[in-house]
Amino acid sequence: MRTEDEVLIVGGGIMGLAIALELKLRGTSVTVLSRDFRQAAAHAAAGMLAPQAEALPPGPMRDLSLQSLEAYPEWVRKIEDLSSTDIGYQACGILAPVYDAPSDTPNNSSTPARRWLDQTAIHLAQPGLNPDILGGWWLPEEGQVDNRALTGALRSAAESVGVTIHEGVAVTDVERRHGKVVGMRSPTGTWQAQHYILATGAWSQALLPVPVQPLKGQMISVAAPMVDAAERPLQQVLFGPDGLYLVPRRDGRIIVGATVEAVGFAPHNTPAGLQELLSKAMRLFPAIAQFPIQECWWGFRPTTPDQFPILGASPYNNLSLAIGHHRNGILLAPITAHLIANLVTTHETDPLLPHFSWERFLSPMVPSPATASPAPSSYSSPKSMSQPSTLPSATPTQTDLTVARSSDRPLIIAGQTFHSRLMTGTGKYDNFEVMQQSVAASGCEIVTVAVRRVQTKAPGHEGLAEALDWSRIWMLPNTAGCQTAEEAIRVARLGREMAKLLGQEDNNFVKLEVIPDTQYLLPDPIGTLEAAETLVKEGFAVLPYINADPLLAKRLEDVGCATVMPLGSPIGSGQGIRNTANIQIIIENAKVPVVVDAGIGTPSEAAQAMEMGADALLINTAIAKAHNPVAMAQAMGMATVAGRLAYLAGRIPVQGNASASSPLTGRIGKA
Ligand SMILES: Cc1cc2nc3c(=O)[nH]c(=O)nc-3n(C[C@H](O)[C@H](O)[C@H](O)COP(=O)(O)OP(=O)(O)OC[C@H]3O[C@@H](n4cnc5c(N)ncnc54)[C@H](O)[C@@H]3O)c2cc1C
Ligand SMILES: CC(=O)[C@@H](O)[C@H](O)COP(=O)(O)O
Repeated sequence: MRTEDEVLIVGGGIMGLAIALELKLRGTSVTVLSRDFRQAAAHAAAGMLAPQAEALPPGPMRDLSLQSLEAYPEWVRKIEDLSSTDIGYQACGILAPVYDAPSDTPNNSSTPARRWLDQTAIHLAQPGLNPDILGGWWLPEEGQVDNRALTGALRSAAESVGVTIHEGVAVTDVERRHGKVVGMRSPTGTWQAQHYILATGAWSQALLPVPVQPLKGQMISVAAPMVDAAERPLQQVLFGPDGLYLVPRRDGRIIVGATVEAVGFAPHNTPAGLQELLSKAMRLFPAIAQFPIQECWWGFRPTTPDQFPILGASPYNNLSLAIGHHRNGILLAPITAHLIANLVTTHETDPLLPHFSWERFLSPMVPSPATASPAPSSYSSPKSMSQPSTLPSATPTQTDLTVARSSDRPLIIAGQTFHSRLMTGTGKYDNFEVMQQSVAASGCEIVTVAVRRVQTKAPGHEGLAEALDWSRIWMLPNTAGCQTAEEAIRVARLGREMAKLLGQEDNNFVKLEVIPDTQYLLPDPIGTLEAAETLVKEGFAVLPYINADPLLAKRLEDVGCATVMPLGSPIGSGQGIRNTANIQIIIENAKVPVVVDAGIGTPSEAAQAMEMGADALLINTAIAKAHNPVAMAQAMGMATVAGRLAYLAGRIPVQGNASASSPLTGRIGKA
């Protein structure tokens, strides 16, 4: 399905609609596809416009927020005029009371404006607060908007100027070719335009591997007594010290928010969530205990690892990103719409935009294949927003790898971002020095370690855990040597402790191996599934080693595994990829990364797996047992990148007949 419009926006929450309106007002034709408006965080939000109350530290994010706050009055006027709707914008100020006196002397001379109110002043400013409140900040420039009214009005305004909005259309895939997006696939067909914008909030990772996770917030509203405006119990937003806020709307509702829960897309209000909200609200403003409850709901904030949005260019030159606005998306809508519309229509990159680039989550450098130092990497921590990193001076090989990798999207496993798609092992090396050099030469960022062998100090494993710099390499503890699900579960727990002891507090990864067969080292599918179910429930990111069985891969994905790791051929056999057809089926159907593991013998086989579309590889024996392991590690690293590039580039179809490379017309001897 081709839209006649120039721009196609996926996601009709506040970002999608705000950008659509802005583009259309600049003369660009726009279509918006949106699955379900009521699931949008924009529908669930409280509508506070609160950069200071949210304690945003000085820096690009605060600058972005203040610019957006400043743009609000004009932006609201435009939307209200176009939609003929009052959207409840109030620059009513926000009061941020505290129970404990601040340690430093509050300083009132600051920009943006804020004023410290002592105990007497704050109780005068807002009668009915908990008597234990000792003072607080008055933030006169902050305020609120009725976010539900706003999004309804944005939609009417956009439609009134000619934006086409298709509600109920869920995009299932971003079709990409040769570094460009060529369409958005949906059950109603593939939608095509010249430029695409992703504004899919907390659901973005279903379409592209961007580090945006849902962060659930539960909310309640109560109805304050209907009295004259001047006598309402709350005149301004209250932003409590424990993150609880009360937002009084003009119609008498008070919005009470919000919990902050990392529970994925778990739906519903819960007793624990509501209790937390109500007890904090009654503590801050006791009168609320008597107001009738009107509504309870929940929503999902789109949250990145540094909690700042991802704005602007993407790895694809005709796709822009406007995602990850976390808890400030209502505030940031006007500035986001302005910056993205500028970028799309004039290719103008505002100086603020680079701070919010997706590239900040990439590893800043690729190791020199020839160096002996452990591989430098940044597997999870984003680069500081205020200190953009520069690439180190590069050898030609480094540059090639860096360019190749940076034109690709990162590999994301269980929310952790990796820039290398090769994982290696630690076993079978002649000595630690060669192992260290090989790991560095491969450029890998993930190294697997056999927990049992390390724990039992098996020959060749004494001191292994200390031999690598785990501040730079992500450890993948594996359950090698376990023959049953029970053993594997026990060893996985030990592995988690091992990672913690070595400084990786947040590492919950486990490579799950349940291998009762000692001759071919083939994994037990039933034991693997059983162990995976238990480990996922215990919060592990499970990477199961399996035979290339597409049905098992799906079952493991369904129980919540972070990847699937089909074997190419038996471990250590060097037989290469012996089950291409099944691996291909797994790749085509998987929604989690597919890591081809075991049996790879040569770089051409590594490249072959990547050309098939595997997301990553795990290679140990072929490197450790090569005549020159360090050189082989480097070759495997390059082959992984080459295979990936080839996959992204798209191979030519295989043809039965030859087709001449030079034109047939104009041949000598022919008329
Ligand atoms: C409880 C809560 C309170 C909040 N309070 C505030 C606040 O007071 N102030 C503030 O500034 N911010 C607040 N926020 C944050 C704000 O709501 C979000 O940052 C903002 O809504 C993000 O806008 P968005 O358009 O990116 O995503 P959303 O508003 O979530 O919209 C995304 C849209 O994309 C659609 N979509 C997703 N995937 C697909 C697909 N594959 N195909 C088609 N459509 C798709 C969804 O159906 C949805 O309609 C709050 C959020 C929550 C959850
Ligand atoms: C180290 C490890 O996890 C291996 O068991 C893995 O399966 C790699 O296999 P190769 O040694 O065949 O590369």
